[in-house]
Amino acid sequence: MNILDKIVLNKKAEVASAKKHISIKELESSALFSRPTYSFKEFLLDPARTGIIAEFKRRSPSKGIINDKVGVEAVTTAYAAAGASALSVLTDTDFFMGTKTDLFKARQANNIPVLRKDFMIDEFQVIEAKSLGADIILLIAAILTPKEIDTLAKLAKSLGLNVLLEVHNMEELQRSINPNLDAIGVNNRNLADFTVSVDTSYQLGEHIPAEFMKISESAISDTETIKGLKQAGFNGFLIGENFMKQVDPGVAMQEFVKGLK
Ligand SMILES: O=P(O)(O)OC[C@@H](O)[C@@H](O)c1c[nH]c2ccccc12
Repeated sequence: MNILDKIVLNKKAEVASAKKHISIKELESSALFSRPTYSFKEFLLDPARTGIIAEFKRRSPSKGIINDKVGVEAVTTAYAAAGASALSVLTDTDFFMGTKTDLFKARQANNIPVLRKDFMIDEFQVIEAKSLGADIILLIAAILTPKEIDTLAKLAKSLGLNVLLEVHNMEELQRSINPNLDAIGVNNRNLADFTVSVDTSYQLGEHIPAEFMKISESAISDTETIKGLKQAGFNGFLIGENFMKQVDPGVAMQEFVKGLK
């Protein structure tokens, strides 16, 4: 069984257990549930920002611990101050050492869009994402049928959430395109075997219809890569490890951004 299958199996059990502890009614009555959300597209296209979606990630299955010494408020506020167009916060605990509280804290501390980075397989998680303060949810084509994508994306849109679809190959892109998506992200990392190549973005990017924001995800570690991707029409750049592996990820992003000008 590959890692993605393991994560999904684990996630099913996690969601089943979460549902026993809190009802959808309770989630819907939380203070954050009824708030207006930030527009992902607006922040990506804002010329005063960088297009970078800066990620708070303590650990990953491919790298092990990346940084478990830094706090989510300090890092995400520094990312926002450095010009992030959005923040990405891992909420998976078992494989990424993230927590739902991390997302809630990032929301409270910032006024730019926040992405709930998790493996969404159930409508419960979408409602929970809104109640925790997310503005954007991630739907991963590799683990969802087109029907599931449609159901989850429609629910997200009905709650005012933005939807980012992640694809890794042409087949996933073609079968998963859906009018309820806001952005399509090409993951340069193959989640099944962890190999990375930014070429994946160039190959798939030209097949993403113009109505969607185009995002390149993973393995971005220099500003030249971003400049090239911008030329190819990409609007957003999801960066985690390159910042998180530094003692001060916020300062690392600040330094990185200087190279974009
Ligand atoms: O740390 P990187 O290589 O900059 O990658 C960030 C982000 O793209 C990556 O964490 C990611 C992309 N898709 C995911 C899905 C689930 C968890 C994590 C991810």
